[in-house]
Amino acid sequence: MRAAFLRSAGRALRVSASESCSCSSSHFIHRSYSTSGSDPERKVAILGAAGGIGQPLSVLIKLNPLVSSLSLYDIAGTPGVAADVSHINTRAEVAGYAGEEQLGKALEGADVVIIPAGVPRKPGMTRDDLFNINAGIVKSLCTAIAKYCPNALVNMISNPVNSTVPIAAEVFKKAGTYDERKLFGVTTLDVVRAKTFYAGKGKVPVDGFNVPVVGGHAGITILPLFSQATPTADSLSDDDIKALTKRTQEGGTEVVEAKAGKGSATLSMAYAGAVFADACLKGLNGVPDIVECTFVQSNVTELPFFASKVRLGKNGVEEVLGLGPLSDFEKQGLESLIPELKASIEKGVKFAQAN
Ligand SMILES: NC(=O)C1=CN([C@@H]2O[C@H](COP(=O)(O)OP(=O)(O)OC[C@H]3O[C@@H](n4cnc5c(N)ncnc54)[C@H](O)[C@@H]3O)[C@@H](O)[C@H]2O)C=CC1
Ligand SMILES: O=C([O-])CC(=O)C(=O)O
Repeated sequence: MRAAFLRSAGRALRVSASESCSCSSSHFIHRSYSTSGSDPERKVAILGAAGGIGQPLSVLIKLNPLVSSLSLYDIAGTPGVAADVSHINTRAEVAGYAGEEQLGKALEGADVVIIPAGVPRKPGMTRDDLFNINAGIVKSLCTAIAKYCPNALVNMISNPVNSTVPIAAEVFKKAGTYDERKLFGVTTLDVVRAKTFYAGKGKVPVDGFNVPVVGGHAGITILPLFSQATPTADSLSDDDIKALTKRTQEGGTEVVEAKAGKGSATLSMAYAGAVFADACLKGLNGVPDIVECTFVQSNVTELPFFASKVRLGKNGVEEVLGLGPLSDFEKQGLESLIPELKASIEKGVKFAQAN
């Protein structure tokens, strides 16, 4: 790996330019099932499993041959979801848990906990408008994770991710269980969108196409690095790249508006969440060179959390990779996103420290 330092807006950024990124290219659903028993036992818990994301995500995780136990938790509705999903003829044993008194059982022994619990946006709202409700939900769920499965990898989907991840980190620090290698903000949907939009516009095959998306998960904090796209679509102009960047940044809003009050992305998010969880499981199982973009504790910029390419391993984050060479447009985007992302991180930390 080549490491260098890039000066951008007066900041030193660590760069790993030659690192290849699988960035959610793992189509585990297309893989034939291994029921030989050679894969280790792995328990995945989904918190918010009866929701718009939770239900399709439960199906996709049930289809993953790396999962031996699937624990579905919500405040209500999980017995029905669990009974339904449990009829799918794959390896994972399914159990449903409802209500706070069953949360401990749902979490005990979990290797990976996925959190899509909380309220989604309606048209006209920002992700930050969800803070007041979702911050408390995330805080209470993370308090239980610290108690019942402190070693689990936590995949945070609940918005605003730019704040809920710092909240989780503070809760774990207070409980004495924080391990920065095990906490992830799920930004895979940004990568999924960037791939789809670029490949469509540039007329390159979407299968096998890669592009990193860095920063955070809200508006301009989402920064696709199309200059690092592979393969490159030569037909795309600078204006096309600007338009694709904006569309990726506003992909969530595009869905919120299309759903017209009935919530935000659920199906594409379930897919993205399943891809990211699969990468975490592969890392835990020792599969080499698993690299995904995700929002983690980071030294890549001056901010304490930042999304970039991350190599996953047996203990979660093995290595946070740098940004690589940026175009002038991307350097500007990076500079612009820092104040907003900083404020969202600080808001999360402040909330967790005060409550
Ligand atoms: N990271 C990302 O890229 C994305 C994040 N999201 C976020 O995911 C979250 C969930 O979205 P949807 O599934 O569409 O919402 P939803 O309202 O359909 O489902 C949320 C579920 O969480 C449950 N819940 C609420 N409080 C809970 C608690 N204390 N414990 C356990 N479960 C609880 C609800 O009962 C409900 O079943 C939202 O915050 C949304 O903004 C959505 C799309 C993409
Ligand atoms: O836009 C939202 O509120 C949900 C979300 O995070 C996304 O779809 O990227």
